[in-house]
Amino acid sequence: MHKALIIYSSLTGNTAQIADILADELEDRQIDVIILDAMEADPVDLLEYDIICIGSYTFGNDAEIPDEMLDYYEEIATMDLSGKPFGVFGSGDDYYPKFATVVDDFEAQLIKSGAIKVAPGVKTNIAPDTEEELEAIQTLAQALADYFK
Ligand SMILES: Cc1cc2nc3c(=O)[nH]c(=O)nc-3n(C[C@H](O)[C@H](O)[C@H](O)COP(=O)(O)O)c2cc1C
Repeated sequence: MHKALIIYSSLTGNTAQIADILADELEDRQIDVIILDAMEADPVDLLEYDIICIGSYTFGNDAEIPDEMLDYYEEIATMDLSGKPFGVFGSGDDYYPKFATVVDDFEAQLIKSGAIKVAPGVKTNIAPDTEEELEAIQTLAQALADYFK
């Protein structure tokens, strides 16, 4: 069985909900999933897994990387994660001009690490509750599972 690590940060629970749904969708596709709050994990943990998923909300004065994600943001780009498919996700609020842009920031860092983009990053407007948002999570899970077929 392939193993996925989902690391996420969430202040008010919305990104955590995406992480939980993604974990269920991956498990439905016979992937072993470990899901950790960013503060319980360390960037080097990513090396131990076949599939890497990173989730973060977008916050601050200018859509900054949250403090608890800074180590991941900086270190991922210097790590060798080549050959590992990745998924990125996060909650934002489309009231803000930079909607959930931390998802794009992590995608760029993962690409620098050699990890492989298999599906678009998932951005939800607050909670993951529209049909489109839930489908995007399923599409990501399917692409991650298909990578090893
Ligand atoms: C002060 C403040 C700044 C925020 N800035 C942004 C932003 O720049 N872009 C965005 O998409 N959402 C922004 N948000 C909205 C949060 O990303 C949104 O509430 C999200 O659901 C939080 O995710 P979480 O529940 O996982 O913590 C901001 C919220 C607050 C309170």
